[in-house]
Amino acid sequence: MVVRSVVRPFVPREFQDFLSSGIRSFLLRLRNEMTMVIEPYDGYAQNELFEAAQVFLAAKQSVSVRRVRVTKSTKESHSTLAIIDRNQMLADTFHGVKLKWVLVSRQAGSGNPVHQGRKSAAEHGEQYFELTFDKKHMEIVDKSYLPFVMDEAKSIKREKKTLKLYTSKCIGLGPGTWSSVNLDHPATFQTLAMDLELKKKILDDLDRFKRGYLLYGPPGTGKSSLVAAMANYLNFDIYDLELSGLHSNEELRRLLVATKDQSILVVEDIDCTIQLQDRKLETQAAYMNRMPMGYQQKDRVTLSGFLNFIDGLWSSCGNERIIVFTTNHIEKLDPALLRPGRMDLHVPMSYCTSFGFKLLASNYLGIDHHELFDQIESAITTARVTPAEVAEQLMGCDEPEVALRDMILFLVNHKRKENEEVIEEKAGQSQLIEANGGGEEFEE
Ligand SMILES: Nc1ncnc2c1ncn2[C@@H]1O[C@H](COP(=O)(O)OP(=O)(O)OP(=O)(O)O)[C@@H](O)[C@H]1O
Repeated sequence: MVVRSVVRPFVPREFQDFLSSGIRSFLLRLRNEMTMVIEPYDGYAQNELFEAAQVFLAAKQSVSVRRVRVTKSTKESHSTLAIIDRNQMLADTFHGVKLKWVLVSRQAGSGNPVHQGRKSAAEHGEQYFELTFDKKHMEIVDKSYLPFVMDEAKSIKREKKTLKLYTSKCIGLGPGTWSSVNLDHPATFQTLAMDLELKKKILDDLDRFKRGYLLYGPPGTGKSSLVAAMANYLNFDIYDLELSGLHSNEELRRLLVATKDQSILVVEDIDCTIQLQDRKLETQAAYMNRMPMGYQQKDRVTLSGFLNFIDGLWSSCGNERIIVFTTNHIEKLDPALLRPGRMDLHVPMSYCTSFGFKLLASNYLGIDHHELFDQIESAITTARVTPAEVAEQLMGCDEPEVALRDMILFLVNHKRKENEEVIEEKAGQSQLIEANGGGEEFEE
């Protein structure tokens, strides 16, 4: 600290960091101390201990810390003191053992020799933790303190409910990397408009840690909302895997290896991932090349490669992973995905029912009864409107009477359009029959 304050005005920041880290290690050698380095990544996999330390230390206020980072997510009502800032020291004691944490920061490419030749903090984000203690306490730190930090971080996270949404569409971060934002989706099982029995079945399955879910139904029926509700219920992060953005099975493998426990891996619109559809081509190519299925086409992700990795991920990662596929067209899916045992639960997401409407009215207007409800409920059972469309109508106005009258108008117009479409379709069909020389031939 003394050296730092003396040299600070004269010496560039990078050199100050280098000096202080050198002095620190020199002092350690004198004092018989030991330092553990905790980097954010282990190769391509995230180091869970690094994230746990961030959460754990953020919750530990200490008078010895003079600079903290302050953050606030939209979900939180007030700002929170985040992790200790770079090169600050935080002292902790565990069963009488004195420990010192420092978040060390380097400029990108500064090339500390300790980290050369492997994937390290230098390539990933330039920060890592140093945990220093007396050598003789190595065992207690390794066997008791670090597990304690992990457990504490888990329960702090559970309390704070700041979940993460990881996405694989990360332009600029290089292939096979996730980037994350806080998950602030408000959906819960209480606010979801869907069949009550189905809801209960999903909740039971989640409690028993069933692992694979296939959500199918038209756009706007709540597939993404259900995934968010699952994450909020389990307190799990979400990994949104964009398969069509990947170039190889190797890239896919790297992404899957980097996912953490207590997470939901989501592959949205799986029917639209063109490469996955053509299984026949894949079989043919495997045969021609005499290569094992799933590995013969290096420049794209293959269905069998994908399924192999998913099966491997499940078998090696215990019960704290859930995989969700969503599709608007279940009929287009490859049978390999629908095979019994592959997905534990197939969840149909449907157009809005009268029960769904009442729940949405309660969510958005805060009412459970209204004289216009009967009229709307009977209209909604025959109109094919999605919960998203109903939600949009109800959000349009805070005044229940106005919102419900608008809703009736919307349903009437919707029904009229639907009828017109049916008439047009029938007209098109009869023209086709005529063009083909009459109904009988068409029948054949
Ligand atoms: N079942 C539902 N219950 C409550 N709200 C819903 C439901 N379905 C849709 N919504 C509302 O509509 C919005 C859009 O729905 P969502 O994105 O979940 O549908 P989706 O089926 O995933 O659509 P897509 O297939 O286009 O991705 C949600 O943010 C939510 O406000």
